[in-house]
Amino acid sequence: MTEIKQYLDNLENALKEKYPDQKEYLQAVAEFMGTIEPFLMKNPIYVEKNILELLLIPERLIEFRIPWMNDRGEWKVNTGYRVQYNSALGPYKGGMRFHPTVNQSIMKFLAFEQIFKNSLTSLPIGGGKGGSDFDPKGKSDGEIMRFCQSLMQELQKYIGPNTDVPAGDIGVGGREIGYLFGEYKRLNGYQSGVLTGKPLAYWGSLARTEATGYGLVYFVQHLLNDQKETLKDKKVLVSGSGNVAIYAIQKAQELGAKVYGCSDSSGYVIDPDGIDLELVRDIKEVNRERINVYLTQRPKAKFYEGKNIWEATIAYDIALPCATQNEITPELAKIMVKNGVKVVAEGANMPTTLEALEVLNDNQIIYCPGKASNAGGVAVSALEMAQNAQRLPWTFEKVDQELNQIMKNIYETCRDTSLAYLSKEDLVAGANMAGFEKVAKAMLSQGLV
Ligand SMILES: NC(=O)C1=CN([C@@H]2O[C@H](COP(=O)(O)OP(=O)(O)OC[C@H]3O[C@@H](n4cnc5c(N)ncnc54)[C@H](OP(=O)(O)O)[C@@H]3O)[C@@H](O)[C@H]2O)C=CC1
Ligand SMILES: O=C(O)CCC(=O)C(=O)O
Repeated sequence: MTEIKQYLDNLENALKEKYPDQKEYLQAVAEFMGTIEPFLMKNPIYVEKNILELLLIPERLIEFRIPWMNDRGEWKVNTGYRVQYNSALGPYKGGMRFHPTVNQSIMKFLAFEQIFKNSLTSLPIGGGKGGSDFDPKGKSDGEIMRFCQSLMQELQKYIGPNTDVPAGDIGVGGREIGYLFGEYKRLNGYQSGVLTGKPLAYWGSLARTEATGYGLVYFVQHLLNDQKETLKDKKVLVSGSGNVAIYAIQKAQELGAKVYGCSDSSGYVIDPDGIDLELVRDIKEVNRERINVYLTQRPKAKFYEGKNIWEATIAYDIALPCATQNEITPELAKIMVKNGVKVVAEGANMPTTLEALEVLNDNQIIYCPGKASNAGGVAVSALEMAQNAQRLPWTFEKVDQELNQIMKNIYETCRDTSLAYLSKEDLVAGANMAGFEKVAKAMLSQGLV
């Protein structure tokens, strides 16, 4: 074992001892630490200066109480979080997640990944993430509004256009961002750049809603182009049917792919004629219903209740996991391989377990890690910040073109970095090493802070 490997193992073991129950966080750290050694061998200064140990500890972790009243007049309370992980490259930037599973481990893994993702965009944004264990399902508009207002009463103390700029994630879309923005404005005055993913009426960016899903498909397109292939007639399955999934399906279909399935937390749908996206949007975006409603208008489709879409046995080329973390287990990865999948590109954050990743690697499946392939959302958030600072809106075409170029750059950076350090293509290692390099350089030159 090299000295550097020993150093990395020691750091990881110390975290395991300190946070034995934070399994998602430890998983994200393990994935990163497992790939960074070749970079450190050639750049030992970062080991000498112990940058890794500094990087692993969040600059700040805020946990707070969110009291709110439901429609029956009952008092309720949830826990809120904001993890301000690293500001070497700019203000903390990352979404807010509302989901009952939210806890410190999930917040820390998301914020940790966000550091490298944001670095890969080459835009001036540091890494952060936040959210609450509040479950928005089944809540009225009034309940959502009161909850968001109460959350912002506390969060507003810690954010601002030049300090920390939250956005959406699972359970947080335009409606929630609107309520959060309104409350921030009431307390601090109008500051358009304090949140991104805003509705267009008050300085949201065109194409931000589409950005993560479109960016994911652009990433896959650039990867396929490298192999003299295109998306035309490729068979695709997508997990989830939320923001990222919907716009990934839209762009994939526009580029000629056939998308046969999508899902939500109640099960998955396979449509032999291809997914009717307008119907999915009506069900999920407009009516906030369950995905099985799809069958009422598409009788040839099948719904698999309570099942994970990666259990499906159907031939396809490309898997786009766009739901949540750890949705692809090793057992499911084996099914995917049997189905003939060639590319797995992550729209979600860390949807593949480390063991599932091994299965994909053993079978030479091309794997695009979320911190690279889903970076389009946060990249356009940074473009929204630029538009807000300029006080000038850009056209959809301009934002979309920038997004496509950013995804191309990220793909090529990951590819070329892994070729340089490993003499083979490994997008996970490439993403981690290239993402780390910029952050580490900035940390070193900013001194011990
Ligand atoms: N929004 C963005 O810009 C970005 C999002 N991401 C990541 O993409 C993923 C999806 O986010 P987004 O589309 O914004 O969120 P949404 O809330 O819009 O949609 C989430 C989708 O995933 C499904 N889902 C959530 N949890 C589970 C679960 N435990 N099991 C099965 N299905 C589940 C939801 O089903 P149901 O409706 O039943 O809850 C829904 O279809 C997340 O991992 C997020 O971190 C990454 C980069 C940027
Ligand atoms: O747009 C943003 O700031 C955050 C997007 C996000 O949360 C993510 O990339 O996971």
